[in-house]
Amino acid sequence: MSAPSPHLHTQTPQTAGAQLPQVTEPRNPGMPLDLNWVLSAQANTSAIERRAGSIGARRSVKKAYQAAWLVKAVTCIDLTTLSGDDTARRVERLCAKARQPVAPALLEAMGVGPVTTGAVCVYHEMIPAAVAALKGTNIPIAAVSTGFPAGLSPFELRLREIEMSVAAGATEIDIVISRRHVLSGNWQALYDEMAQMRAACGEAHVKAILATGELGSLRNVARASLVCMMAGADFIKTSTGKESVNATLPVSLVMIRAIRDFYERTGIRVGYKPAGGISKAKDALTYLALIKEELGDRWLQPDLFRFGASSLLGDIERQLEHYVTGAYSAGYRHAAN
Ligand SMILES: O=C[C@H](O)COP(=O)(O)O
Repeated sequence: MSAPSPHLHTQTPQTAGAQLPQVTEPRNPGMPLDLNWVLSAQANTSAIERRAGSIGARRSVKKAYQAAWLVKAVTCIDLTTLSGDDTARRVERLCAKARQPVAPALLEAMGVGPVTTGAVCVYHEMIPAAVAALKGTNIPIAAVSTGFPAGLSPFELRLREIEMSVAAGATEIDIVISRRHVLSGNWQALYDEMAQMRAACGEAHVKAILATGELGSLRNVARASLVCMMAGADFIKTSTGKESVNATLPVSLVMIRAIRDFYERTGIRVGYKPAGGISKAKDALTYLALIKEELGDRWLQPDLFRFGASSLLGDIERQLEHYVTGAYSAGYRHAAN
């Protein structure tokens, strides 16, 4: 077992949750497309894989520190259901979990006040159910619009879908980019598309889903990240959860470095959302360590970091219960999502 990382040993459960001051980053206003900058972005695959491989292996936090980071992770989850058979009832259950993601008795035992997830994330048609179920809370509703997950419906319809989702009550819109613009190196088309989608969002924050598993190379991921940020994305997000390869550490490293580069050159902080296939508490800790090391503590707040996940919360609850009680409860005692 590797030694606990001192870098993560800076929080107790009491400081990890809702007691942290709520901060909200100003929105990314965007900037003109800078093709020289975009084309200068490269990705050294072997160096990236080496660095990504070193994160999970070196980062192991235990006991109270681990519990603190897991509570932090909960506050950064976009609790998601994106299934063809979604119903209002399922969304109501999801929202009930978002309101109270960890059993009050566990939080009390850790000395932590109430926490919520970062947001809930649903399809457009499920927004009204989420609005009703989250009434009286500040939990944002994120909607996947723009012909999710392929993003191949007519462009005008995709823009209209955004407007309809915002009108229905979504305050965050997760858009999907046209992968073909990246695969053909048409950066102007990607920029224009992203800028128009951002404009259609109005006051709602926009997360740009790159669908990195379909972009062909890490260099394309780096360039697409920059173009979306130049066009005003508030967050960049790895995946829809529907590609055959979703969030990975190498892809995350590339996107995080693009965010850092963008911040160093413009002073604007863009958020990061790994999504798809993140279902284990251990993986959540690895992502948090990566963010802390590469971007720093400021990015470890829900306004700049989210997990897109449908089944991560269950495993985190299991680990927190183990921390408090010393035993794992049977799987049937935990919610399915
Ligand atoms: O954006 C969120 C993802 O669709 C969730 O993916 P997941 O179901 O693999 O956790």
